[in-house]
Amino acid sequence: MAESAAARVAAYTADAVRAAEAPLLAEGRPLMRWAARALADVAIAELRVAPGAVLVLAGAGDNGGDALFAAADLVAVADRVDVVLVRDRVHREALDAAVAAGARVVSVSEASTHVDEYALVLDGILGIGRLADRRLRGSARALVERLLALPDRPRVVAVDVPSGLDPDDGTADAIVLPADVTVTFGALKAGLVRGRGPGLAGRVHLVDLGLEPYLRRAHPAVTAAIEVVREDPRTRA
Ligand SMILES: NC(=O)C1=CN([C@@H]2O[C@H](COP(=O)(O)OP(=O)(O)OC[C@H]3O[C@@H](n4cnc5c(N)ncnc54)[C@H](O)[C@@H]3O)[C@@H](O)[C@H]2O)[C@@H](O)CC1
Ligand SMILES: [K+]
Repeated sequence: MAESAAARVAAYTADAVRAAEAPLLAEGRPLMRWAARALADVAIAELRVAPGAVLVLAGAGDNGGDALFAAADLVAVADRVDVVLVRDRVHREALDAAVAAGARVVSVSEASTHVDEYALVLDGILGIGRLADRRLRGSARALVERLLALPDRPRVVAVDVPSGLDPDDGTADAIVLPADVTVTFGALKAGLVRGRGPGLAGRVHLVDLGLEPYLRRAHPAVTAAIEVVREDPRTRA
């Protein structure tokens, strides 16, 4: 269920969101499953507008995990779902779920060659993971450069934040894939409403994971008057 709200929305730092997630994860709340379900719903809505093949860019951490779990749900509605592992590590359980559902793991070079064949890209390279340097590197950078160079790009759904955007201050270097839609989990990230965030995020969907009551009590927020569509995956079975 999603209703749009143009009121002022509170945005938080990555550290605040991580602090808010921790107790719920400790209680065993299925945050990643909820996140991936909402992400898949938004991606499916995009596919209905622009049907075709999906390219999933999966990073080494849980951001890639979200994208891969969501990819499993896209197999039924996409012409095909290709997964590129941009790093040597991957969220194992999520990759297994995507492959079991019929997604195909392709090499970076294969994806790079066929990059103009995709209707939709899921940008799950990098999320709010704590990193000194968020600039995309290696295969991730090469693939994003190829996508940026396309005369008409596929639709892009960013997982949590556009990869390479700093989730706190909204700084980013040139090699970041602008998103048509950003599906952000738990709370609006400050970096989405600062610096280059607004220009890179596209439409923002906020996935309610039950973090906000805690965040409101415990963490300072910046407020932003942006349109946010709220998703609540927790209400479904
Ligand atoms: N922890 C939770 O409860 C939840 C986490 N979620 C997801 O978890 C994400 C955070 O996951 P992580 O903390 O694993 O971190 P990320 O998945 O944001 O990425 C960190 C990983 O990227 C790799 N990396 C480092 N530098 C890189 C570079 N320059 N280019 C590309 N990759 C690089 C590192 O190996 C590191 O493991 C969130 O953005 C969100 O998508 C959501 O599922 C909501 C619930
Ligand atoms: K991302």
